[in-house]
Amino acid sequence: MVNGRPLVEARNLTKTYPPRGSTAEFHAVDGIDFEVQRGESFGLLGPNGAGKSTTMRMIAATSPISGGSLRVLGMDPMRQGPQIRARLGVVTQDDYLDNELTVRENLHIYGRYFSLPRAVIRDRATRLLDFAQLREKAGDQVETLSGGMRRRLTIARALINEPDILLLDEPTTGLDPQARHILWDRLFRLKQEGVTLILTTHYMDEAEQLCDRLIVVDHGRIVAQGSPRELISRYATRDVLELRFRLDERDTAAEKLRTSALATGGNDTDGRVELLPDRVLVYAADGEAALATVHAMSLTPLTALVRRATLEDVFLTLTGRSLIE
Ligand SMILES: Nc1ncnc2c1ncn2[C@@H]1O[C@H](COP(=O)(O)OP(=O)(O)OP(=O)(O)O)[C@@H](O)[C@H]1O
Repeated sequence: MVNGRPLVEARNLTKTYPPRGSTAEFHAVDGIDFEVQRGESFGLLGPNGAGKSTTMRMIAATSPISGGSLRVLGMDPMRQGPQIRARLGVVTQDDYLDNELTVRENLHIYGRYFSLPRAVIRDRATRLLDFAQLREKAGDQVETLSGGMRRRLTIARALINEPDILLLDEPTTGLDPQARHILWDRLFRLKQEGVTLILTTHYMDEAEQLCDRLIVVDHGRIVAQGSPRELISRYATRDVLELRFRLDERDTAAEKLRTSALATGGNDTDGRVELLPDRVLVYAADGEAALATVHAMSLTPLTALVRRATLEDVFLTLTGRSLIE
């Protein structure tokens, strides 16, 4: 909190882009409200084009807001951009690392950008190289690093000014599963150290792992907000039954499921059937019981899997679309 207030406060925040050619004015962010408290790990989850990066740029005071209000660290990004940027760590989708310099030199240059004394930069760079598990790479040119190492260096660089908030735009996009897990581990550590994180992602597992609270955004609007657990219990059932049918049987099977005893559950979500290109999903409080009902209906799925509901199911329930493209 800044004097008892949240670190970020957005009210009816809007970003419009001017018309281009024959297209009308475009609302990339369309009146959103949210707050981020100190020490929180706050996520913006949504598909490509939802307005997540645009929101991050407004928080980072690198893109002016078009309407509503935004306070960052108690300041106005339109008037106090440099003061805000001095207290933020920003990890954008493009890393802008200097490929020809070494890992350590990249940290030093960034420290000088914040006008930090050389001795402070040296100490912090050493600590951050350890944090990013890049100590052995300190003298290597950046162009020799793997994708995961580059991303860890970018995060280390963003921490050189000991920011009050670390902004991460799609921190693990493009990384392989192992590199993602290493990065999650590092971000989890920052979270435990009490660093306030604001991150965007279109990976529901990432949001579930890292975020205390999140807003689900679609077409520039918030469609839901809460902790991952709250969202799942509000918008999905405990279990999801995933069925794969032969393609020529799939539509008929989905229709039968929709009109079956399964669909008479105690709430709107229980028994809901979603037809995806490769699967039929049945939302059920008790997935095993639902599977028994499917078998009793003489339906013959090629495969059947009972799993716990995830944020992916929340997004599907809210928008009728899958987050995965
Ligand atoms: N400078 C711009 N001029 C016009 N439209 C823009 C501009 N920048 C972004 N947009 C549009 O605004 C919308 C939101 O983009 P934004 O990058 O914020 O989405 P996102 O949720 O971060 O998705 P991604 O993960 O693809 O970055 C998109 O439709 C995008 O094409």
